[in-house]
Amino acid sequence: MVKICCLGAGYVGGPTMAVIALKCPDIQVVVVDITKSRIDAWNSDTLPIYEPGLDDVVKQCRGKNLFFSNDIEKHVSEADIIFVSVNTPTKTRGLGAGKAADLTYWESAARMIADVAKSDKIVVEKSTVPVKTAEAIEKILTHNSNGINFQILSNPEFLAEGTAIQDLFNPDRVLIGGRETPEGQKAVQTLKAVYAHWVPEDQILTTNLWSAELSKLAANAFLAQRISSVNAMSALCEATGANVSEVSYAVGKDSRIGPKFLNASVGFGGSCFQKDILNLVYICECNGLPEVANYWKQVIKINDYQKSRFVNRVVSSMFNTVANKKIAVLGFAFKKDTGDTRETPAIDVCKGLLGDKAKISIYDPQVTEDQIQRDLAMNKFDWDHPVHLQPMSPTTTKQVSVTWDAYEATKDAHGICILTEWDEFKTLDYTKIYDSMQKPAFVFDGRNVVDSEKLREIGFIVYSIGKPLDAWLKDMPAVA
Ligand SMILES: NC(=O)C1=CN([C@@H]2O[C@H](COP(=O)(O)OP(=O)(O)OC[C@H]3O[C@@H](n4cnc5c(N)ncnc54)[C@H](O)[C@@H]3O)[C@@H](O)[C@H]2O)C=CC1
Ligand SMILES: O=C(O)[C@H]1O[C@H](OP(=O)(O)OP(=O)(O)OC[C@H]2O[C@@H](n3ccc(=O)[nH]c3=O)[C@H](O)[C@@H]2O)[C@H](O)[C@@H](O)[C@@H]1O
Repeated sequence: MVKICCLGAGYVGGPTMAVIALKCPDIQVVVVDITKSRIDAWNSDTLPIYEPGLDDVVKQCRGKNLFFSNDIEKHVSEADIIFVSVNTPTKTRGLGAGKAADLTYWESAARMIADVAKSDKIVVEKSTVPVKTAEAIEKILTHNSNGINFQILSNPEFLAEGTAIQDLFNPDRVLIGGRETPEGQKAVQTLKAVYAHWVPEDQILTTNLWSAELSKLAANAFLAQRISSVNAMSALCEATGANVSEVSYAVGKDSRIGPKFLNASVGFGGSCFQKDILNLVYICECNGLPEVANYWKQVIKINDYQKSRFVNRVVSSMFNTVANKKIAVLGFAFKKDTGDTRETPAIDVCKGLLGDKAKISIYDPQVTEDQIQRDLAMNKFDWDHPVHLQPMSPTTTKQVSVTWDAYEATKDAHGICILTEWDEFKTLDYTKIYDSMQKPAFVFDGRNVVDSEKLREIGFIVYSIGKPLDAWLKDMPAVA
């Protein structure tokens, strides 16, 4: 029986390995992690991450050919194929701080593999890494190898949170990069055979190592660039009276452009887009390509602009101050159908409103108070380290309250900010909410989820990203 071990039981390692176990009953899969609480949760009835469909998959194979363990060395030494799906955060200190990927976790994983391996291994990069990382990993492994043969493959993951299981069941493509030597190509075929259990062969692409590594960074950069493009248009729509939904629809009807990923928003979030683009920018700079670096940097600048533009709209609409006003925040996760808050635009928006002394009441169906308080207290990029290594928040932000009820969050509020596109926000009883709020009552829809005309009929003053402005908002400066 082929044995797979995956280092890192996170948003990628957990779901990816669960689906491999489900689709490949002839393979034994063990997921290991340095964080004990994560492994305990994977072995319990309450999995450590919320992902539609994941519970079912885990329940079908856990204890049969899918295992979660803290006994890292044992399972690494027994495995034929080792996936490495550990954190690759942005460096916060030293060379490349604020841009380069911090490969500390990757390097320590590679050194540990070299230490404990007693037989030949295929080591698979599943984490998103800078191009040429495989070369560095290869050096670490071979210099410490005791004669054991290691083949390094790059097999980047393209799943999106909230749809991870569907994405893994039906991937647009699986990408495998390997060395162009006979041993490298043999390793590529071994990994290909795993995916071929359920992915059609013509959707399994094989390339050289550097193309696979760079394709992952390029794919995320292209996706984020679409959002920044449509968000840049949303600012122009507001200035001209055009409607960004109509513009996106018309643009997306061009088959060369396509309709997906053109929703204007308060800004993109998530653990990867910003981190991976910064990493790309750094690689370009290191390769003497400042023009290329600046091109991609602009995607992040527009994203930051979109978040501060939103905060400015809120403050300027409410008589240029939100001091001591209750602002309800609906949605804190970086997108719907996940409890993940890493780099969520809600953090920047809340910090912006707190900077203007607002009192904030937050409701998100999947995010706990503890998580929100930690997010608001943490420094940039600290969230991307293993949970037990993250700084604990020493104090909670007193002006922030968190509730499990949208109606409680909005009661007595002066304004509502919708920051995540949860479906349930479409069907709230907005008349009831309006009646319980201070007047004039404002809704700032950062995701274009509510029916703004209906809300205006109720009496709300409504701001929707990229949509024609209320007369009220037209008179207020959008940029502070
Ligand atoms: N979250 C996502 O949707 C996607 C993430 N990625 C990439 O996958 C990688 C992992 O991301 P996530 O799963 O989101 O992160 P995560 O933080 O959820 O999981 C990483 C896990 O690795 C563990 N870990 C760290 N060092 C370890 C070591 N030496 N041995 C064993 N376990 C170790 C941590 O404790 C943590 O549980 C990153 O490079 C990310 O860019 C790629 C595609 C999608
Ligand atoms: O490398 C990664 O981590 C992953 O990053 C993204 O997946 P994810 O961040 O989970 O979620 P997305 O659906 O891409 O959304 C990212 C952010 O963009 C926002 N978004 C998305 C689409 C859109 O049209 N508008 C928009 O503002 C979302 O609300 C969210 O905040 C990519 O879609 C995945 O292919 C990739 O594997």
